[in-house]
Amino acid sequence: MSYSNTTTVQIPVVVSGATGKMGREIIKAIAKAPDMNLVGAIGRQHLGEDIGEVVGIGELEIPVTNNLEVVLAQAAQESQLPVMIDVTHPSIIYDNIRSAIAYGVRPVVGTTGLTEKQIADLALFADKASTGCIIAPNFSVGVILMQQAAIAAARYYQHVEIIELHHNQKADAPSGTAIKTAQMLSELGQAFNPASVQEQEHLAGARGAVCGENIRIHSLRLPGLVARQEIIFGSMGETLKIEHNASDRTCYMAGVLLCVRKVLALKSLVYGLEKVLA
Ligand SMILES: NC(=O)C1=CN([C@@H]2O[C@H](COP(=O)(O)OP(=O)(O)OC[C@H]3O[C@@H](n4cnc5c(N)ncnc54)[C@H](OP(=O)(O)O)[C@@H]3O)[C@@H](O)[C@H]2O)C=CC1
Ligand SMILES: O=C(O)C1=N[C@H](C(=O)O)C[C@H](O)C1
Repeated sequence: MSYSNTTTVQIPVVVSGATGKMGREIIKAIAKAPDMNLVGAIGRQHLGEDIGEVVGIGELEIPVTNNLEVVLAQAAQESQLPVMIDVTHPSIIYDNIRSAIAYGVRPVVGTTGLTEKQIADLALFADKASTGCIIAPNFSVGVILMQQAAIAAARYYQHVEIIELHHNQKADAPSGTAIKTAQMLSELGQAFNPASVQEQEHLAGARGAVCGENIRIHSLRLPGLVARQEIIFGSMGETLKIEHNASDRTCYMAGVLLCVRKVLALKSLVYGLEKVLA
């Protein structure tokens, strides 16, 4: 068992995607958290180098490795329940989550791009293993407040569209946050965007992608952006725009740490930070 100076029991944490943009911030946040102990850093760059040196905070005595299975097996030997935070890529996230659960390591997943079917499969897998897992398409509390404001506004509007704007290194479109927002609105059981005219799309994609209850999502990718989302409602003579703007990835860290603490008490998969915000 590992103890900090104040003898707080520490949660062993593995970070997968540790050398990426989110991973680097998460390593810094874990290093500062008194109740967490970094036990593994998975990446493809800087193999063998100390992850603390890589992210510029000094030695942490954890070398970067690309062997997730070995790190999960080691984490499973810790006397406290271990957690894997994953911020990697849509192409590997499904397998990473299954591997973590198989080793009894609790996944906290920021990686977006999982399909509804994959999430449903993973929920079954977590249930069978009685293992907590959190998939949070967005770790920012501000984003959850934006979604809740949209749910409140939807009661008064039939028409809504979503615009999401991200940096041009993003692999998936639309963003996980935009999909989750459209799903949350769709769960209200309301019919959105009744057609008012027979529409013709002269260029494919001009009207965006349709998600859930006929809600359109438009995705922009530009250098200079971090992450922004606008939910725009319209009715006779007015529009209402609810917007969240992430200017720095530190905005996600409070949510990441909260999920690490909350996942330990769960026995199944939850999808969305809002489900664990007390
Ligand atoms: N939930 C949330 O609040 C947030 C979620 N995200 C999501 O987190 C994920 C990561 O975002 P970001 O940090 O910006 O992305 P980056 O590309 O900066 O980092 C991704 C990391 O995963 C690694 N990786 C990518 N593909 C593979 C692969 N096939 N096998 C092994 N490792 C791989 C990368 O390695 P390498 O450097 O070698 O490519 C890198 O270390 C995305 O899905 C993004 O949407 C992002 C921000 C907030
Ligand atoms: O790739 C990103 O950067 C982000 N991805 C998440 C998403 O797809 O919603 C969260 C946030 O928007 C940043």
